[in-house]
Amino acid sequence: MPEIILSINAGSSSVKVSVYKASTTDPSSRNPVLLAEAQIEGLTAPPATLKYERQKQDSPLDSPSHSFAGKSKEPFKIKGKKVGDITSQEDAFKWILDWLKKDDGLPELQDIEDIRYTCHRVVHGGDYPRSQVVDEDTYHHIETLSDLAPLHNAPALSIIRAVTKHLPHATNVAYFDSSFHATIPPHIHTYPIDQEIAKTNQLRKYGFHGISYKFIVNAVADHLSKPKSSLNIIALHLGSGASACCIKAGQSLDTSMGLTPLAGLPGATRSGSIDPSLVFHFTHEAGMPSSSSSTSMRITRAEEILNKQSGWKSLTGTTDFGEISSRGTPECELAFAIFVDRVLGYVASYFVKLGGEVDALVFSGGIGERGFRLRKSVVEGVRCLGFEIDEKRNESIEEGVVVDVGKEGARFRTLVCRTDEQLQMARGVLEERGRWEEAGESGKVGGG
Ligand SMILES: Nc1ncnc2c1ncn2[C@@H]1O[C@H](COP(=O)(O)OP(=O)(O)O)[C@@H](O)[C@H]1O
Ligand SMILES: CC(=O)OP(=O)(O)O
Ligand SMILES: [Mg+2]
Repeated sequence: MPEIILSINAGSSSVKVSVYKASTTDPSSRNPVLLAEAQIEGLTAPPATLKYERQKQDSPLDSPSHSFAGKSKEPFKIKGKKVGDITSQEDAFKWILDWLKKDDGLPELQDIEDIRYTCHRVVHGGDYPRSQVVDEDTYHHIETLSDLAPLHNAPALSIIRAVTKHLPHATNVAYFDSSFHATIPPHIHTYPIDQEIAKTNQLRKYGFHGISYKFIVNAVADHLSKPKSSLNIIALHLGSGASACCIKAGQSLDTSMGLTPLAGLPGATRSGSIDPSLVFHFTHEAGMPSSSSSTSMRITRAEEILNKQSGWKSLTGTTDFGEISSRGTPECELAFAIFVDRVLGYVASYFVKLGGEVDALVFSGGIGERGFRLRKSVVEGVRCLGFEIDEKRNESIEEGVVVDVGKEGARFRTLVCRTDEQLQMARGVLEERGRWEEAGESGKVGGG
């Protein structure tokens, strides 16, 4: 029986699920075989839509083709299919699970008991330095961190609960966005506030998008044929949530997000960094509980406004940065210019932190990978540092995981990395499963 891994990435505006099987020809291989990828995007800009891609099957199927989605042995692609009124990550996951089970072209999923592992991207993992098999304790610990990642942790937990209900045989493993940043030194992760209170309440910079940054480090090191241990890059993960990361010798030295994913760059509905006193001038109710607080997640009006009612949405009415880049209205041009300005601030700061020894500036995430106008503006903004864009390469980027978009002969390279958080997690499963199996960890939760 094939061992199936479902890799689930609950972002703030999307849910991406990749289906893998462990290699049957080489059981020791750490590279899982991709079977299909499903993504529901636009959760914050309805109607949500499906993108689905099934790979060509590598072995003939026994049953005759009766797939609802094309001939079963053939690869299959669909994009932009409206999926109705889906606005939560949990509903998006359930919809995708149902879709996958119904796809006759995916015989590996006909028997859901073959789904051996489900890995989950959990944004805030507090002090967890590595992935965890989710049992009752881990589940509740992640829940206590929900207030610190109000757009993410609770949705990820709702998916873990759904897996426990619908796929009771699977082992749930949590991969944390924050773990990659465990290497940030104290003078960078410490906030200049009362240290006793900071320690008691664990108030420090954690940083996020770490699963993506780990993938980027591996992929860029491969692309540049450099060992990870000597790789210095400035990486930008620009999606609905956006962050920058200063990576020295393959490790996180600094990142723009902080105690929560609100700090740093603006995002689809997030303000990014602002003067902390601003919110008390915005509303007198800043400290009151928000109406979206629940027993498992308590947030204030201030957090609600800055996380969910700010960013591109508040400036332009849309959260789609593709539209913002092309619409041409004064509001969209202002939003675009704000983003470029804030990104430039981090690139310049990290360039200095790396002492100018930079292997590449790397763009990734939905906007970083698809937003050619943004890449052009950012790279032109740091031309004085030695980065130059190749307009042709930038406008129609080549196939591949890592692609050069910088001008030949420029002092520093500019790359686009098609990041893949799901693949990073699935590789982790193949690397670590021996350890869990030895420890007899079951990954079953009652669901809180
Ligand atoms: N052609 C495009 N140009 C610029 N931005 C785009 C384009 N297409 C999509 N995007 C942006 O990418 C974002 C999604 O990025 P992604 O990293 O997938 O988000 P998430 O944070 O949900 O994981 C969308 O919100 C949209 O703003
Ligand atoms: C941490 C974060 O903001 O993630 P995303 O961009 O997927 O919402
Ligand atoms: Mg994301």
